Amino acid sequence: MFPSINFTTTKAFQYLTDHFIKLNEKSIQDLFNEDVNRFKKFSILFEGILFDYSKNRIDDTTIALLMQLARECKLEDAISSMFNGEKINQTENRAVLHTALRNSTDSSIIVDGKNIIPEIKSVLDRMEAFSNSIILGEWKGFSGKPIDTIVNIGIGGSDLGPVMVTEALKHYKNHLKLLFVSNIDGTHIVETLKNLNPETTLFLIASKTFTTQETMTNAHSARDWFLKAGKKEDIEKHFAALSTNDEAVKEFGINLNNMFEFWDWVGGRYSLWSAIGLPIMLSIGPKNFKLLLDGAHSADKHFKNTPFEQNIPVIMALLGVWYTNFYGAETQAILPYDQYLHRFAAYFQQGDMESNGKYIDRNGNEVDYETGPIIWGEPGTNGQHAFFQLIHQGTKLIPCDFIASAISLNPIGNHHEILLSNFFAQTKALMNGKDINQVIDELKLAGKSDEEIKKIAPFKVFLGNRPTNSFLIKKIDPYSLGTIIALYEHKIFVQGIIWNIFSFDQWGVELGKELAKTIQSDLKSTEEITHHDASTNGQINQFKNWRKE
Ligand SMILES: O=P(O)(O)OC[C@H]1O[C@H](O)[C@H](O)[C@@H](O)[C@@H]1O
Repeated sequence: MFPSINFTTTKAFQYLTDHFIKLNEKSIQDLFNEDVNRFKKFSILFEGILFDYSKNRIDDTTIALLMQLARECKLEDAISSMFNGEKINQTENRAVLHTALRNSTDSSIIVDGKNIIPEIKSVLDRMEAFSNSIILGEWKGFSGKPIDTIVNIGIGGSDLGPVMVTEALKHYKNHLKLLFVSNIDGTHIVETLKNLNPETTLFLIASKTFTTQETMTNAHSARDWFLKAGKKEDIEKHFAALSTNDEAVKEFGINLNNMFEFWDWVGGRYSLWSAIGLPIMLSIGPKNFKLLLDGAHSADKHFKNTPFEQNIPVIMALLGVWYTNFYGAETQAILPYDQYLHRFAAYFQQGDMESNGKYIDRNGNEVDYETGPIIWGEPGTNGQHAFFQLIHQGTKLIPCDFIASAISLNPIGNHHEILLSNFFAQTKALMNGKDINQVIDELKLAGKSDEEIKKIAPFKVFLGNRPTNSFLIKKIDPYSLGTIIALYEHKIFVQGIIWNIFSFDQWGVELGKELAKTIQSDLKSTEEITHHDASTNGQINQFKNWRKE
């Protein structure tokens, strides 16, 4: 196991602190002017993905010191520990092996004395046979009709991954209608089930634990809905489970032949590669699903085997550390200029924030530095007309990732050229800005008087020097999507190592869940509630009063 190191005590951190002050005398634009090779130096072409990180506040020294920081934090050892199946998720005593799920080679990975590769392959084979029989219409519902609608019931990692990927790969989808229910709000399931035919609907109950309150409540409501048309013995034709908990699956009444299992070494927010990916496989077919896995595996190999200086996730992660811990950036925006990727930022909101939203280090002590950033974002160009104002002229530093594809899957008119010219324009504008002289010249050209110019000019100045990464993907397909997702996953891992926190647990979501259970009984009682704080009591009592009327 790799050691626990406070990165702020490393030599590299001290050097970076001095370097930070010096570097700040220059803008990104200055750095481009100084170095004709900057783009070549600070960009990587990996298969069908161009990663350009040259528009960042970095120079050769920054990169060298950041790499030294990673080495002093023993990142190399940490990477080996993860891939080898050591129990690096120490607070849950689990290995972290989502990478094994996409490893189709004949290597063996041992967990608790057992090679896990054959199990992975066997579940994948069962998923494939099941998906094919549904897609080909061989699997029949209780009245003998083929399935035409899939409803996935899950939440968090058992929802966001499949939602994001099936949206991203909609272009490759087959005839099956795919719906997702996650929210406990009854509206979600009621609206989803409206107009569905129970004879041709298949429910996938997706839950690693099979105890999650929202998912189990929705699953019971789905079963009640189904039983209005079908009989109990028909359930096996219409319900399948994706889970690690076979006891609970059995108890719910799902035939274990319809259970697709995964294992505790698959984190919820890293589970789309496991049986949780069944809705993806149903939507795009087994062949495409395997390409998704292959794309991710290729990113895994890149991450594991490439020197840090050329290693995309390592660079992404260290740039994030640079902005978080030296510039005080609190958020990071992910901005896909691709409608298919419209849930990409939402997906990594869980991936990143649930992984690195921690304030206790690996020794159990409170950290005295910042950890995981707030992740947010929406697709471009929509964002440009909504929140980009603040990125360009606000007081906060927001490092942004821009993502786009070169080849459109829906070439119509000149849409794609317009989209991509906006993509290229934004990172250029964020870097260069517009200085006061340019503004004055423009206003003069527009025939404004000196007085008018004096009044309006300051508002039109853009300071620039806003950092961005760009990912230009040749084409969005299952393989390239798998690759880009895995690159982001590994970025999160690297940052967790540098910040010396446990990235694979999520204790922070428990407190609210526990309290909700006690409050649920308060809502049932007819008594006035007085045992909480005044605010919580006040809200609960008002809620109950309104419902009495
Ligand atoms: O798959 P499940 O066991 O139902 O868990 C679903 C989700 O709920 C939890 O609250 C965790 O915060 C998530 O990491 C998890 O993905």
